Order: sequence, then structure tokens, then C-alpha cells
Amino acid sequence: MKKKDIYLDALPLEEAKDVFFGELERAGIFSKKSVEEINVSESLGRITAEPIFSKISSPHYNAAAVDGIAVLSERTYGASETTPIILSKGEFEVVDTGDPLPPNMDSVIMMEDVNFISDEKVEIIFPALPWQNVRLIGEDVVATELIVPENHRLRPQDIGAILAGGHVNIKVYKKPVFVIIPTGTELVNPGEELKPGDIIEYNSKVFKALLAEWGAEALIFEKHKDDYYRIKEAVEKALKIADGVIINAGSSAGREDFTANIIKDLGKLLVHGVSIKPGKPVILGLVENKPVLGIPGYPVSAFLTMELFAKPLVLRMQGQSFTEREKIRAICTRRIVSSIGSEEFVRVKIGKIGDEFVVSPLHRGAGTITSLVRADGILRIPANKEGIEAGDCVEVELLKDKKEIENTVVIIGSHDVAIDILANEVKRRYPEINLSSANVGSMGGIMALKRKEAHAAGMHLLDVDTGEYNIPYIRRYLRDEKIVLVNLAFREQGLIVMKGNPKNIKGIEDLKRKDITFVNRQKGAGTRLLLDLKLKQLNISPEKIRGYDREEFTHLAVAAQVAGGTADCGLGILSAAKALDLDFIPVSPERYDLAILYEYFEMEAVQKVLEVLRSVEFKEKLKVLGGYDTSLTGEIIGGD
Ligand SMILES: Nc1nc2c(c(=O)[nH]1)N[C@H]1C(S)=C(S)[C@@H](COP(=O)(O)OP(=O)(O)OC[C@H]3O[C@@H](n4cnc5c(N)ncnc54)[C@H](O)[C@@H]3O)O[C@H]1N2
Ligand code: MOO
Repeated sequence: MKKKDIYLDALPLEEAKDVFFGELERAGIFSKKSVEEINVSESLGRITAEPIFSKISSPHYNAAAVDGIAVLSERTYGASETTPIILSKGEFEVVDTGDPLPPNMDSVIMMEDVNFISDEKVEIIFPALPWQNVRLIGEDVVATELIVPENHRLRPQDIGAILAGGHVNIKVYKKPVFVIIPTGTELVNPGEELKPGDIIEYNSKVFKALLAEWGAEALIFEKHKDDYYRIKEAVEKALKIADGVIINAGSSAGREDFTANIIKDLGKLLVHGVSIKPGKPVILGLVENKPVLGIPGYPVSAFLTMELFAKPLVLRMQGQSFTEREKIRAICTRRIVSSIGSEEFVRVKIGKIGDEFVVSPLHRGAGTITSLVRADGILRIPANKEGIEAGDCVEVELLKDKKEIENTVVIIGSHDVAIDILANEVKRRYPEINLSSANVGSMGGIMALKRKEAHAAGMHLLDVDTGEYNIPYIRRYLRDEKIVLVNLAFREQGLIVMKGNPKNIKGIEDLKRKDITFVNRQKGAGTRLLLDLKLKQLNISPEKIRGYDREEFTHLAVAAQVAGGTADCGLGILSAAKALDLDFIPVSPERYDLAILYEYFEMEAVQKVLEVLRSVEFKEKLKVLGGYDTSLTGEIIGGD
């Protein structure tokens, strides 16, 4: 195995781009575009390599534009209701839309305005103007006229116009071809059985789809184990058939990260390491006058560096310019810390609450591809800033249509699988409406409503003194807000335990046992309050419980700890236990409500969400999930 040198720069993004694109420009990458001739009907999305002039005029003859009779307009002058004109056969000819105009006639009268006396004779009561209801030669396009210029990305309507102009084949630029080489000994193909340490190889499929979106063609090579010589061989093979090569993973400083050395040994290593996060270890090089990119393995880093470097590359190779995404200004709901020295790209959820856009950061891990699925936008934190404060106004690049964001009902608070089911039902019934939910616990939801960061909050807050759910908290913390409280469902809370309950846990009283490790929910979570109430009732002090201080943020995260064997049990809902095939010991039913800010209650999207909430289909889906009582689902519990 070849020894490697480890060195990683931290070039600012713009500088890295200048180095890379400057070198590619000098190498003539953007000026040598190859051309191919293709059939017009297959040209969607392709880029014209020459201006396309019409070969013929369209229409190429004078054509009737309506069904009626063709006449010589002169013969109709003076016609009126009191002085109708009778035309005989030869003076008129019946024509259909699209028929050529007969010789010596210059006008068409619509059938509705013609009184047929016989097959031979018609009566008209209006004069016809010359060329009325006639599509003249070249009305659409005149021979020699320009239909689309060179360097134009072809759209469906262009295809029609080019065919109408008499073309069958046209010259377009060849699509740039990229070879993608996934590397990593841990990779397995989708669908293969997973052993610990195995990672499903999907980055290459994401790259192929991105490249297709940008107009390039992609060939995926079989994944390669981390082996210097094998990967090098694959790169050499790729260079023979492609215009550019993308090597995925092996970009950083690990024992088996070879990409940078391979590029250095084969050609010119231009950049290794850019001060962006995620995406820092990106590698940019030139081998045999072709761009070779080393894209980091972490899926988010990979996606982002593809967008930052491969997208402008692919577009410029086709002579296309790069258009930036739409940006909006929004209020940041939470503090986001960022390290000085790297420009950070934070995936965010965006909601429109009243007149204001608000953004909340999503999971920041570079391995979370789902954060890109959930993201509505990307917030860039410059390298010289330590972060963003809650309440700051920020600029965000949109990953979605603004309209889609405006049609989104934002629910922040405690998480429940029922909210996901509701979101899905809403989308199924009303494709134009979205329901977005963020998980910050019940108290977090209350605070979000107070700060007007959500339309509604999901909560299950038990008041220990009165035994009442939610209302006492709303009265206490949302005194100045008008709220409508709607029931989502009653749900069973219980202890989530390992399959088969090997430690024979029977209830809350067992939590004080020395052989049991618990996993708790975060402070402010309704489930935590329920636990504290139960502990109080049973006179158990929290210090007696091993793991009381270990906090997770969702029911599923608690279940995952139990499934992973790092805890024996945790308090949560049945659906979370079922999702991970665990056992469940019921402890207590609880009421889970949606608190809706009254000012948004009448919003059309909110009303549609409530309609879905009350639907039989939604309730049925909860029943199938198990652990829910829907007897009050959708009903208004209270409001003030
Ligand atoms: N000592 C250091 N360690 C790391 C550094 C560093 O600077 N010094 N940088 C970190 C950063 S930042 C990133 S990003 C990653 C980049 O890692 P590599 O490009 O070398 O990639 P791997 O380590 O092989 O993989 C990372 C991760 O991504 C998964 N992966 C890889 N390929 C695929 C694929 N085709 N489909 C799906 N997932 C894939 C892989 O299994 C790993 O989980 O390095 C840090 N470390
Ligand atoms: O650059 Mo890495 O991509 O931060 O995780």
C-alpha cells in the first residue's frame, strides 16, 4: 500500500473557485465544446450549437383560420340586414379551419354568420374585410427568421417551433460526460444485507441525478475499496472516456484517504481543503486537461460541494451561466453558533408566520441526508462570524418555491408520530398545502407561540396540582395570546423496554432498581413532567434512578437507546416502541393537544389541516398505529 502525505489547506471558498476555474479556463476546458446532430423531438433540455433559422414559412400557404365560406371581400361590400347580398356557387367556397384559401379569394366568413339558402346560394348580412379570418403565409414564422439563438437550452415550445420551421435534425452541444467513482471498503449496494460497519452506497446516485439536472451525463463505476492502486487505475480508465471525473470519499486525512495523492501523482492537485463547513476536505485537480474532483464522503458535504464546484463547472462546460437561487430575508428563531474561520452552510426550515419569514436550523451533522430533504433553505454564516443570535434578520437561499413555503402550516413543540401521519394526510388530500413540524418539546412549543414562530404548538403538559393538561400552562405562559386548543388524540405513555422484557420491568417503581439504566427526556418535555409526577406519587427521588440525567429529545430517540442496548428502558409512546420492535409497559394515558394562535385559526391552510384532523381516514390511521384514543380528536377543548 502506498504511503500518503497528509496536508489540508483552508482556502476561502471564492479563492478556491478562482484557482480551480482559472486553471480550467487556461486549459481551454470551456472553449472546446463538441457538437452532435440529434433529432429535434429528442432535444429537450439540450443546448443549441448554432442559431436555428426557419427553413420555411409557417403557415406556408394562406389558410382559413375558422370554419366558414371563403369569399372575395369586394363582393360583400354593402351587405346589411336590410340589404343582404346573395352569393352564388363560384362566388363562395365552403372551407374548414386550416384549409388553403382558394385562388381569387381573400377572406373567410364564419359559418355562424352565413345563411344557407341552398347548396348553391348563401345570404350574408355583413361585409367581409380583406384577409379577415385568414392566417397569412408566415404569420407564425417567416423563412430565414431566427427561431432560437445559439447557446439556448431547448424547451418544449422550442421543439414545436423548430419542427414548424422545417427542421428534422439540429446541432447541439454534446453533453459533458462524467465518471463517478464511489470509494470506501465499507460501502454496500442498495438492497444488500447490512452488517455493522456497512454503509449503503447512495452518493453516486445523488451525483448522477444532480448531473442530469445540470445537463451532463454520468457513468457510475463499480465502487472501489480503499486501495491506492485500484482507485488510481479506475481514474485512468475514467479519463479515457469522460470529460471529467468525480471521486467520492477518501478526501480527508484518514489512513485510507488516497484521492488527493492520486490526483497529485497523475496530474495537478489544485486545491485540497476549503474553509467551508460542511465540505472542508474537497479536492480539485486537473489531470490530462480534464477536471478531477474529490468530493467528501459525508452525504451533506458531498451534496454541497457538488453544488458549489461541480454545478458551475458542468454549466460552464455547456456555455451556460450560473443563476443564483432566490433569496429571502427572515428572522432566525434560535441562536446558531459557528466557528470562526469557516463559512458555514446551515440547512434551515422556513415558515411564514403572519407577514414574517422565520427560520430554524435543522440537524447540522454532515451525515444527515434527511436534513437536506427537510430543508427549505440554506443559511450561510460567513467565516468571520461566530454565529447568529435568535431574533437576528438573516438572508436565506431558498431550496423550494416561495409559494410552497407560504402555504405551510408550522407546528412547533412536542413531537408525536401522529403529527407525521397528519402531515402525510394533509399532503395527500391537499397537495398545495404542507405541514412542517419541529421538535422542541411542549414548553419549547409554548415559547415558540409566544415569539410568533409557529402557527400552532403540539403539547402534552400535565399540571401536577390540578391534573389538568395544557390549559394551566397556556394560562400561565401565554396570557397575552388568544389560543384555540384542539385535541390531537389521547395516547398511551409507557415504559419502552427491550423485546421480551429481559429485566422484567413492571412499572415506574422498578426504575429505582440498581440493575436498571433509564434514559430520560429533556427538561420541558411533557413526558418528563409525567415521569416527575409519577415519581412524586410513588415517593421516588430522581437521584435514585440511574440515567435520570441522560436526555433525549424524541420518543424515537429514547426507543433507539433501548434498542441499541445503552438503556434498559425509557418513558415514551407505544408507536415509538413498535417502530423499533420493542416491548411496552403502559403507565398512563395522556392528552396531546394542538394550541393554535387564534390570529391564524381562520387561515385557509390551518382550516384544511383541521378538516383532515377530523377525518375518518386520519383517525383510522392512528388506530392502526396503536396506542391512541381518538374520541376527542379534532374537537376544540378550549380557547381564550
Ligand atoms: N482527522 C480528520 N478526520 C476527518 C477530517 C479531517 O480534516 N481530519 N475531515 C472530516 C470531514 S469534514 C469530512 S467531510 C470527512 C470526509 O471524509 P472522506 O471524504 O474521507 O470520506 P470517508 O471518510 O470515506 O466517508 C465519510 C462518511 O461518508 C460515508 N460515505 C462515503 N461514501 C459514501 C457513499 N458513496 N454513499 C453514502 N455514504 C458514503 C462514509 O461511509 C462515512 O460515513 O472526514 C472527516 N474526518
Ligand atoms: O466538511 Mo465535513 O464535510 O464538515 O463534515
